[in-house]
Amino acid sequence: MAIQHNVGLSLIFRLELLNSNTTFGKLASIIGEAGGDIIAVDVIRVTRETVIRDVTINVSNRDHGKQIVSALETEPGIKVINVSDRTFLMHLGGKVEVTPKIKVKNRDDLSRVYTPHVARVCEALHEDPSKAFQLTIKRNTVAVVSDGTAVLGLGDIGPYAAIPVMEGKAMLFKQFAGVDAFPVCLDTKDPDEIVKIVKSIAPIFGGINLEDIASPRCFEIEERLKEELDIPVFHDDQHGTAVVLLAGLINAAKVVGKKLENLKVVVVGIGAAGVACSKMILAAGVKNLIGVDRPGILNRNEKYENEMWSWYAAHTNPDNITGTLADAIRGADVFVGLSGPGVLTVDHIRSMAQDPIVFAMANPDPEIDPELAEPHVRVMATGRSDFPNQINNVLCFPGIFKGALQCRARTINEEMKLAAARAIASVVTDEELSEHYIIPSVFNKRVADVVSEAVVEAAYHSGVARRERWDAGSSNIF
Ligand SMILES: NC(=O)C1=CN([C@@H]2O[C@H](COP(=O)(O)OP(=O)(O)OC[C@H]3O[C@@H](n4cnc5c(N)ncnc54)[C@H](O)[C@@H]3O)[C@@H](O)[C@H]2O)C=CC1
Ligand SMILES: CC(=O)C(=O)O
Ligand SMILES: [Mg+2]
Repeated sequence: MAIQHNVGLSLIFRLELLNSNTTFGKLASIIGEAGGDIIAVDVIRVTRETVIRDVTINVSNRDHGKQIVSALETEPGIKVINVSDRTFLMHLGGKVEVTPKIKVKNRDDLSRVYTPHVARVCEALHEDPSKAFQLTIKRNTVAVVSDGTAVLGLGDIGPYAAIPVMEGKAMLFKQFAGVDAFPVCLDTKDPDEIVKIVKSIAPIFGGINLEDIASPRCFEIEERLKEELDIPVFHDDQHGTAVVLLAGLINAAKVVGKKLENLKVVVVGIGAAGVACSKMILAAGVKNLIGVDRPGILNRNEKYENEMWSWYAAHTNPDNITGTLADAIRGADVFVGLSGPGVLTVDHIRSMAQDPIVFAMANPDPEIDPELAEPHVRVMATGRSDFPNQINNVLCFPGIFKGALQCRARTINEEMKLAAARAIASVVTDEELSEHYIIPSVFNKRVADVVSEAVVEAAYHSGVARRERWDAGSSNIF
C-alpha cells in the first residue's frame, strides 16, 4: 500500500531582489540547494533597482524554513522581508462570520426585521417558546462548545488555543451540511459552571456539540446536559468518532474477510473517544475487546480512581488478562489508537494476527507513522487528511446534526448513531471497497445527505423526532 502525504509546511517568503545582482535562476538554485521546493512565485512590486516577490516554498519543518532564510541572507542581492505560513494566513481574522439572510433595503424592511413589527414575533415566542424552531436561528444552529482541555491530542491548552479548532468545526458544519454553527470557548473547567453556562445559552441553539473536553469530566458534563436540555447534546469526540470508527471497522472487516463477532480488538487511550468507540464496538457485536491506558491493560484485579476505567474493566477483557500493550496486542486482529504519538511499534504489529487492521487515530500525530506501519498491515487508517482512509469525526457530525435538526429530535440516541455508522459505511460500494478505500472521503458530497436521511428515519423510528413528517416548517400565526 503506497502512502503519500504532503510535505510539512508551506511558507511564503517575501523577498526584495536587487535587479543588478540577482536573477531568478540564482534565487531558485539557492532555494533548491537548501532543499526547498518552490511551488509558486508572485511579483508584488517592481522598481528600476529592485523587484519584490512572494515565493511559496514547501519545507519539511520550521527549522528547515530558517535554514532557507539563512541561505538566502548570505546572498548580497537578496533581502528577506518577511516569512509567512499559509496555514496561519488562512486563520487571519478567524474563519467564520455571521451573514444576514435578508437584505434590509428600505424602512419598511427595517420596521419588519427590527422594531416595531419584530415585537409581534417576540410576543408570539413569549406565548409559545417552541416556536423558536420556526422563527429563529434555533432551527438550524449548533453551538460548538469547548473548555480547551483536550484539544486534538494537544491536551489542556486552554480556551483561546481551542478557538481555531472550534472555528474549523463550525466551517465544516456549514460546508458539508448547511448547518450554522458557532464556536463557544469557555474560560472555566468546572463541570457545574460549564453545565450552567450551556443551559443558559441553549435557547438560541438547536443542538449542542461538545468538543475537546477532557475525560472523565466530559462524561458527567454530557450526561447532565442531556438530562437537563431538550435539544441534542452530542460529545463529538465520543460519539462522532465512534460512529466513523464503526463505519471503518465494518468495511475493514469485509476487506479481510473476518466477522465482527470473531475479532480481537485492542483500544489504546481509554479517554473520551476511546470509551465511546469501545461501547460502539461492543454494540456492533465484538466480544473480545481489550482496553489499554497509561496503567496498562484495564483489568478487574485493579481498583481505578477513574470510574469509567472500572466500568470498562468490568465490561471488556473477557479473559481478564493483565500487562502492557505488548501483552494485549499479541494475536489481535484490530488496533484502535485514541491516545498519542509513538504508542504503537512495528514489533507490536508483527505480533498481531494475520491481516492486521490498524486505526491510528490520534491527531495531529498518529500512534505510529503510517509509512513505518504500512509494510506490515493489511488495512491502515489515521485521523489525518493527508493519508488514505481518514477516520475522522468530520464524516459524522455535520450529517448527524443536519438530520437531528431537520426532524427536531430531542436527543441523538444509539439508534441514530448506528444508522449514521451504517450509512457512512454504505457510501463505499462493494466494487469500490479495498485496503485503500474503506471509508468515503470527507469531500464526498453524498456522505452528509445519506447520514442525515438515515438519522431522520432512525429518529422517527425510535420516537425522538418532534416535527411532524408533514410539517413543511412554515409558521401558522393563528
Ligand atoms: N480521528 C478522530 O476523529 C479523532 C481523534 N481523536 C484523537 O484521539 C486522541 C484522544 O482524544 P480524547 O479521547 O478526546 O482525549 P482524552 O484526553 O479524553 O483521552 C486520551 C486518553 O489517552 C490516554 N493516553 C495518552 N497517551 C497515552 C499513552 N502513551 N499510552 C496509553 N494511554 C495514553 C490518556 O491517559 C487518556 O485516557 C487525541 O489524539 C485526539 O486527537 C479524538 C477524537 C476524534
Ligand atoms: C478530530 C477531533 O475531533 C479531534 O482530534 O479531537
Ligand atoms: Mg475533537
